Order: sequence, then structure tokens, then C-alpha cells
Amino acid sequence: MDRDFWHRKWASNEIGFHEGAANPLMVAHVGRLELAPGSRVFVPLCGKSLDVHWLLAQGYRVAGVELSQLAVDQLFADLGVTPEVSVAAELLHYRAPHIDIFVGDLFALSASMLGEVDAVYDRAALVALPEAMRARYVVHVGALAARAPQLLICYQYDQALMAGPPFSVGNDEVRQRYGHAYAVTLLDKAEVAGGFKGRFAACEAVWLLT
Ligand SMILES: C[S@@+](CC[C@H](N)C(=O)[O-])C[C@H]1O[C@@H](n2cnc3c(N)ncnc32)[C@H](O)[C@@H]1O
Repeated sequence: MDRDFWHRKWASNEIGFHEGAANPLMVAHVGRLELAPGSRVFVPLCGKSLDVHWLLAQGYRVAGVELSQLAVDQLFADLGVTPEVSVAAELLHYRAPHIDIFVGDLFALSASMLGEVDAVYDRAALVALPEAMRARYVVHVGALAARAPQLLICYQYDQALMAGPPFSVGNDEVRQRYGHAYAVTLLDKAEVAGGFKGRFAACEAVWLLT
């Protein structure tokens, strides 16, 4: 997926991935990250996800990165917050109390720009990327977050039925990509209600990486 693909999606409001409520698997399992109040959660490829609102409401701080400035403007508008915006190398840095969102390419974000991270929350980020980019993504997010634990939510379905994104990332792939650096635990699986596009079965798998 190139950048234009995502910019076109946001410009035409084709954002079927955006959920109308906080992700139930995140709500159910975020406690497994054992975060202290005020912990800083990094949300890569955050879009304008309501998960960000939910994390803030729990008293966590949130840091994110998102390619689309349109998405980030909408995120702050939905939060009812006016950010301070500054230039940070190739990115824009949207800043408000308890929240920092970088606008631009994840791979242009460095650990020093991002700052401390207590956990990573990945929903529809790894699975948004084609296989060739996923290896680079795992290494980069791992480097940004140092040894922080991760809560990872992946779609699983028969990849032959749909080109993606979202891509199917199965159990073997998660273990292969993360197993060398993390203890990898499958916490839960839930069917996608009605399947994908009402056409075929899919499920969401939630993983704890520690
Ligand atoms: C499938 S959406 C998921 C958004 C969000 N996590 C959610 O759950 O609603 C993937 C997002 O990643 C963003 N994105 C894609 N490639 C990116 C990159 N290289 N750097 C930063 N953001 C990127 C897209 O603009 C899109 O908003």
C-alpha cells in the first residue's frame, strides 16, 4: 500500500476500518498490559480511532502516528481539543495535554521524537500493511517502543478470498515475526459479526507480546 492509497481513502471517506466504538477486544484485554495510571500508550497508524478516546478516558497518555493529516484533524475535532502543531523533522507533531500525534510516515518517526513508551496498542496497523512491509514495521515499532509490551489485534481469514487490506495475519506469522523478541500469548479470538463485507468468515485475534 503506498501513501497515496491511504490519502485517497481518507479524502473519499472510504474508512470502513474506522469503528464506531472502542474496540471490544481492546477494552476486554488491555488490563493484561498491567499499565500504571498515566502510562503512555503508543498507537501506530492510529487513524481517528475511538480507541484513542477510550485510552485517554482511562487516564492513560497516548502517542500516535498517522499518515493522514485529515484523519488527525478529525481525531482532535472529535476529542474537542485544539492541538499545538509544530514541525518535527519530516513529520508534524500535534500536541495537547496527555496526547501527542505525529502526522506522517511511521518510518520517519524516531524513538527520540516519540519519547518514552510504556506499551504499544496495534489494531488494524500490522494488518494494514502488505507482507513485504510487515517485517520492517515489526522491527521499527519494536525499536520505537524498546521493550514495552504490546497488545496486538489481527484479522484472520482466507487470504485467497480478498486481496486486502486488511491482510490476514495468522498465528504462525505472529509467532514468527514477534517470537524472537517477545513472549507471545494468544489471549482471545472473536468472529467478525456478519463476516467481511457480509461475504466470508473472518475473526479478530488478540495477542499479548511481553
Ligand atoms: C486500517 S487503518 C487503521 C486505523 C486505526 N488503527 C483504527 O483502528 O481505526 C490504517 C491507517 O494507517 C495509516 N497508515 C498507513 N500507512 C502508514 C504509514 N506508513 N505511516 C503512518 N500511517 C500509515 C492509514 O492512513 C490508515 O489511517
